[in-house]
Amino acid sequence: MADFVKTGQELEDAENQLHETDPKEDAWCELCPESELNRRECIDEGKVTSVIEEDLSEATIPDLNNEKSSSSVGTNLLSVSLTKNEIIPRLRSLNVKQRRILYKVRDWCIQKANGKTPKPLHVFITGGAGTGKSHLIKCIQYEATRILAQTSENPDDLTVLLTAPTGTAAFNIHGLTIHSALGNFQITFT
Ligand SMILES: Nc1ncnc2c1ncn2[C@@H]1O[C@H](COP(=O)(O)OP(=O)(O)OP(=O)(O)O)[C@@H](O)[C@H]1O
Repeated sequence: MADFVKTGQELEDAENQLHETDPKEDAWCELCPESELNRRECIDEGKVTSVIEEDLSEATIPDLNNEKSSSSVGTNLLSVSLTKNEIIPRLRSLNVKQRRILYKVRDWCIQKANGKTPKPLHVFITGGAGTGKSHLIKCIQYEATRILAQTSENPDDLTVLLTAPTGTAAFNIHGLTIHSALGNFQITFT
């Protein structure tokens, strides 16, 4: 009985510690990213019901409507270009090199979302034509937006902005040219 009580206290301490650290979902992502991808896929397929997802139905979020945002940034840029159903297979398809970069950016975003001030992250992604740069960038955009949205009080705030030097490059990633982005928008860096 004494052992049981002691174990119970340890469990309670561990649970308290868990609540004081990272959000559960992202903690799982860090511990076992493969499983997290599978879990999300199962949720999509309806095999697992997620209480969190149910709570986020439109009915429980009064602000979730089709009205135009009051934000100074155009609403067409606020939504991630891919839906969850589209992104899951993409995330699963990433090869080892692509995943390594995605996780590095995710890790940075998670630190930021947890109120830490990580050093600015500069990642140079290069490769020949058709090697998967845009494919990876779309995955990064989705994950970064999903995580960084937690840092903003207004869900319509733009947290991830995709830019490219040329119109064609910007079009390929559903982003803006750098010129257009800096010319049209007031961007606050935090
Ligand atoms: N890991 C992957 N698994 C499956 N398909 C992939 C993967 N990476 C890239 N692709 C696919 O390969 C094709 C080319 O990828 P992508 O357009 O991202 O290349 P890119 O390096 O951006 O090319 P470019 O430099 O010509 O713009 C796309 O159809 C993309 O969906």
